[in-house]
Amino acid sequence: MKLTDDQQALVDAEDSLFAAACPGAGKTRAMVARFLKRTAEEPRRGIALISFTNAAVDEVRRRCGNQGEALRTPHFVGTFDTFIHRFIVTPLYLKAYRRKPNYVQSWHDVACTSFRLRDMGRTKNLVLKWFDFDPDGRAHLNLNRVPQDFGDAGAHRMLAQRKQETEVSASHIFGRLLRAGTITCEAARVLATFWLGSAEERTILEGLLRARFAEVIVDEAQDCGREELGILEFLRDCGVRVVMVGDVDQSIYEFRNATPAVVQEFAASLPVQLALEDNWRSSPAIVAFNSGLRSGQLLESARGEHSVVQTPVHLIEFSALDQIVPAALDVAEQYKLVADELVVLSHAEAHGMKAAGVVSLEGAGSNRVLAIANAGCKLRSRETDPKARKKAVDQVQRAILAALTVGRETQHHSFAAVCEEVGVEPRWLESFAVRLALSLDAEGKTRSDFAASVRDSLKTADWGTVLAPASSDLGNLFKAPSEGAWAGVASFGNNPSIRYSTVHGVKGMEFPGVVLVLPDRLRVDKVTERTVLDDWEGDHNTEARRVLYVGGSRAQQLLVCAVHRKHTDRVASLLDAKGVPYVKA
Ligand SMILES: Nc1ncnc2c1ncn2[C@@H]1O[C@H](COP(=O)(O)OP(=O)(O)OP(=O)(O)O)[C@@H](O)[C@H]1O
Repeated sequence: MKLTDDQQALVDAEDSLFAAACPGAGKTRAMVARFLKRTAEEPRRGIALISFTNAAVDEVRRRCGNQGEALRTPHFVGTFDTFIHRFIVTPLYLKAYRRKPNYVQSWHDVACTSFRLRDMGRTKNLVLKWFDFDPDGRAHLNLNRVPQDFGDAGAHRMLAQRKQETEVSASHIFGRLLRAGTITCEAARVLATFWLGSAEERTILEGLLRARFAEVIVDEAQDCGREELGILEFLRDCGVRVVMVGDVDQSIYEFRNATPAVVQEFAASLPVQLALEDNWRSSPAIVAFNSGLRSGQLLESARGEHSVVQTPVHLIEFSALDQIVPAALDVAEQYKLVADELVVLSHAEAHGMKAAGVVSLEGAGSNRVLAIANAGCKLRSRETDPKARKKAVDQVQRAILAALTVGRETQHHSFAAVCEEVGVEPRWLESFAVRLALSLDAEGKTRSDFAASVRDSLKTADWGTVLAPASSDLGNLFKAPSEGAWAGVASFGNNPSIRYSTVHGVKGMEFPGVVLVLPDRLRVDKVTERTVLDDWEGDHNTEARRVLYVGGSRAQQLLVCAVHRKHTDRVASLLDAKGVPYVKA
């Protein structure tokens, strides 16, 4: 397929640039074409193509196909996190601490990042991911990230009052982790920003980066937070060309400090500005829906094979989530689409899950027996995607590690470091976890029978060279789950009739049909006190509104808005006002 003139302009530009691209603009294709051209042109220095997710990186690698040279040093195709680790933090950490840091994905991977204050009463633990950190390591609690189930209204008030106290504890933990060499992606960003603020470290990095890279190309540039933008600014100052491609309306990572306004400001400072306004993915009605939600300046039009599809957006009303799928399948059938071609999307996972008839394990807490029962079902089901599979196996590995580290101080260490400390080979642990989960079937068992069989298996297991856990500890660690949590086990194995995902989980993807769910209780932003519909009506450019835009714009032929009956009138008026062709079922 030939590139369009706009896509070609992105490939050929000879200076730093920002290309604003509408959904389905074919930016991945254009960026890969540029990457291949530039890697062939540059004799000595590297070209970096940076994305935000591993899935996007894999897609780029796949599209580079047989052009293996482009994927070898000095070039780089990887995530922004890997770029920061490899080219910024590792060299400077080595210099400062004389050893290599140990990177972990998130705070969740390190035990001590969940903590309590004195006299907190009946609340859940505080976790580090609710905090932002200054470059000097000072913590700031972001109350918007505290989930509702932290505690009752009193507990939330208490937290707001004791904000400072929580921040002192969080700053301490952060410092201890840093000294232990345990660095999460977030901490790496904080460190990078800190070091970029020092003239001495800047000089060291400048030498390294200037010699290594001629150009960095950033995919999904709207997801850059302040830290990434600081790094790009630094690269530009080092004489490295910066090529950014993105859609500021698809910025849905504000929790990572990615705000469209700061990206726009940086983007505007780049010498070349391009716009890709042809949507090759969607039908005209879906393009109209996108335009009705967009805050930016792009004038999107349908250009691809679906530009001839006349299907309007469908608005369906529900009062219970389980009514959505049957109604959506009915609509889909009118257009000869089958269940496999649809995906149910929601902001919060629970809504899509419930609509698709899947029982959630959330709320099951950290019961280890339940984690093993869940992993068994997930591993046996052919429907489980690799991410869910990994998550389930991870939980079992953690349960086993807990049994192997009773009485040890493992709090400040990552999963990998704990394995090393107790002499467990991570691969062995993984296969042990998989075998354990597969050897036990929860179906038809009572919760106490199943818990007993877990303990028996662990007692009689072949632990190889690893020191087996004491039987006396197993009773404490592997207790039967609560009755309520166990009741959910019965439905673990039920395969949903239709796929579902959060909107965040389908970024960059496309589907013939999308069912976008607006539930009964819409999220109320703690700061603005507005819901997504207030934002849309009042023309406020907020993340909640952009989440709708990203969700809807995944659809190629059919977009069904499944809206709780409380809100259908408002949504209908909005679609009218924005000129979106739609029908209400
Ligand atoms: N020049 C073109 N001619 C025909 N089809 C194209 C062209 N460019 C892209 N496409 C098709 O349009 C669809 C969308 O492309 P792609 O997924 O690269 O978009 P995107 O810009 O990354 O979208 P988003 O930002 O919404 O995730 C793909 O199916 C792709 O094959």
